[in-house]
Amino acid sequence: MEHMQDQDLEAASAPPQNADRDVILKVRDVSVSFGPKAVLDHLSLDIYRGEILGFVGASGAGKSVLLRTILGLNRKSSGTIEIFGLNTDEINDAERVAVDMRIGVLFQHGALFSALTVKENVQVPMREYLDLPQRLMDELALLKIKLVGLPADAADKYPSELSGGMIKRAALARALALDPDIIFLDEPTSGLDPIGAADFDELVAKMRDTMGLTVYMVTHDLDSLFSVCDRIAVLGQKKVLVEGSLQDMLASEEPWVKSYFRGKRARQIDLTARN
Ligand SMILES: Nc1ncnc2c1ncn2[C@@H]1O[C@H](COP(=O)(O)OP(=O)(O)OP(=O)(O)O)[C@@H](O)[C@H]1O
Repeated sequence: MEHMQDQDLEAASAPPQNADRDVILKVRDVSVSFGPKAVLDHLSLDIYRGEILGFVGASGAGKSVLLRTILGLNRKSSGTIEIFGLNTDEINDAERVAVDMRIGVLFQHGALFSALTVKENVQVPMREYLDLPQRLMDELALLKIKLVGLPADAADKYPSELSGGMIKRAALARALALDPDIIFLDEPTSGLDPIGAADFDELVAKMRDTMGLTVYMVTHDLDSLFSVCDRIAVLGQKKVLVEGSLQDMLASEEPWVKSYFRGKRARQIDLTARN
């Protein structure tokens, strides 16, 4: 201590950034390989309660692999994943079920079961995890359908009868079926027109604000990153290269981050947002 300069003392007494925030998901030193091919190498990442984290990275960088690993669908060769304060390697089956019930997922593809109506799709997690009378499940499903901004008559429609934007909303309704604390969205706005995408982003932001929902959003969508993400993490070279606010991304000199966030398309979006 004696050797510390004034600025060292200041740094030592200042709380680390985000120290007072509740970490809902803690990924530490996670490595994943497929055969000889390493996809993630000692990757670490925190997600705080009530934030929308945008997760970006080049195509093939491993964003979906990380998501699947967090969800326990891929095997990791090292590292730990803590969710809601529980180490996923140490929990028993009952705890795993309890954790799964607090997580909602919207996968990039295969969003809905095509042979089921929207209402039946939303009820899939309820049937899997709860034992409720049909009437109550119908009421709950209709509430979720309304929550995501779908008209009540969408409930009895099949996915093939819906637009792309409505399918995403219906899939979101299913992800929210059990009132999760955190939802994982894998490229939720891909395939939507810009207005549909902006509406979807607005809906997600509203859920963060009204329900305190935590959102982990894998995305390539610069509009989403500029408009609704509270924090951004960039995957590259098998780990999180940079993480922070949009301002941090815009200030980063890391070459991929720089070309992504300060490239021609990003500049146009930034200008539009400022105007
Ligand atoms: N089950 C698997 N077996 C072997 N290799 C896999 C498997 N799953 C993913 N990979 C490889 O891991 C790498 C990362 O894939 P991933 O789908 O996570 O990329 P991504 O960042 O999500 O890309 P995109 O933005 O295009 O969706 C790719 O090279 C992919 O081929």
